[in-house]
Amino acid sequence: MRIAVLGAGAWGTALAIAYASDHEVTLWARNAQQVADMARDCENARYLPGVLLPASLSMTADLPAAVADAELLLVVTPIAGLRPTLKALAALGQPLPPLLWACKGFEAGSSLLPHQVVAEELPELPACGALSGPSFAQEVAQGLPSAVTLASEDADFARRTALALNSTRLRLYANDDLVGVEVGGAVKNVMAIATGVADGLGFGMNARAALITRGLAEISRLAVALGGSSQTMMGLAGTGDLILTCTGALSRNRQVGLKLAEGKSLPVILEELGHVAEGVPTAREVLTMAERLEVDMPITAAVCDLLYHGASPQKVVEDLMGRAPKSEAGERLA
Ligand SMILES: NC(=O)C1=CN([C@@H]2O[C@H](COP(=O)(O)OP(=O)(O)OC[C@H]3O[C@@H](n4cnc5c(N)ncnc54)[C@H](O)[C@@H]3O)[C@@H](O)[C@H]2O)C=CC1
Ligand SMILES: O=C(CO)COP(=O)(O)O
Repeated sequence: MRIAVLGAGAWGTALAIAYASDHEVTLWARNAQQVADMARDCENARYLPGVLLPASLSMTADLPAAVADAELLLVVTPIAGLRPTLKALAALGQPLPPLLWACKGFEAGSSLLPHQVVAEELPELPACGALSGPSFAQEVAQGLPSAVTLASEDADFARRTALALNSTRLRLYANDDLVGVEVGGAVKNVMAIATGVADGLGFGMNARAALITRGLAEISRLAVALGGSSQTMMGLAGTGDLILTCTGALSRNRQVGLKLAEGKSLPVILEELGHVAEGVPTAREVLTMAERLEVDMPITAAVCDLLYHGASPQKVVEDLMGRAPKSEAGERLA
């Protein structure tokens, strides 16, 4: 298949490398200098250092050229880049092939999930869906075994495309619960920040397991309120990605939490990271949605207090632990 990967950060580059062995792949970056550097060095030194770009991978900063013959578009910008990229595609004024996105989050300001942004900007697409699940870019780029979910409301498209993209290194599972898959991918990043804070403060393994489990309960409640299935939360895009991101040292969101626990300020942390940490803008949108839908999300609220209201990590933990006792299903005990 001819695939255009749009966005050449860590994840776009890793997916382009992964698919280049079985498909004709073009990697598009908006920055022409970055493309020239990658072509010269055979490496994406800024976003995915140390991994060789295969000779079969085409690279360009020319969007019309990248899209011209493509049979599948894969948008892999951060969520903040999704709408601008879709607008640029719409401006080409030509029929487009099916499109997948791999960004994880709620759009800042609108609180929309990626599929809602896609529906607004490219309503004429023949088919579309999300790629999500536990998949650190560095590991996928090295060809280590990974499994992810390809979700679309068009179940037939999800199955056909998962079949076409499946490989022995990057296994794909089809799913028709697009909302559940997107909510899982978005909110696990907020939980990874919380877990990083708890680990950074030395709260121990019990606290980590409690955060992950109660985090999953929050994610499930929101997913169901938005029309997703709680079953999806037991899969790769739910529990799978939550465990990976909350515990894996490669997670940028977890690193944000660890650095917050060291007492660093958010601007300094983001500057040091040099990559997107989607949980930071998404936490606020998740809380907005939770309040709108009357879904109880105390860990998300705590992360927002930390990130945006100057609360200390110690105070946030005290507040979380001091809440009224509840049943595991969420009813107050008194
Ligand atoms: N890195 C990873 O392991 C994984 C990342 N993701 C998701 O993929 C998305 C992208 O993440 P990364 O590639 O890791 O981020 P990154 O921080 O490594 O790179 C971001 C890239 O997007 C580009 N970009 C930003 N705004 C853009 C725009 N308007 N148009 C075109 N390009 C734009 C930047 O120039 C940069 O190349 C995020 O939503 C992330 O949550 C999903 C799975 C794994
Ligand atoms: O989504 C990811 C792994 O599935 C990457 O997580 P981070 O953005 O926290 O690095």
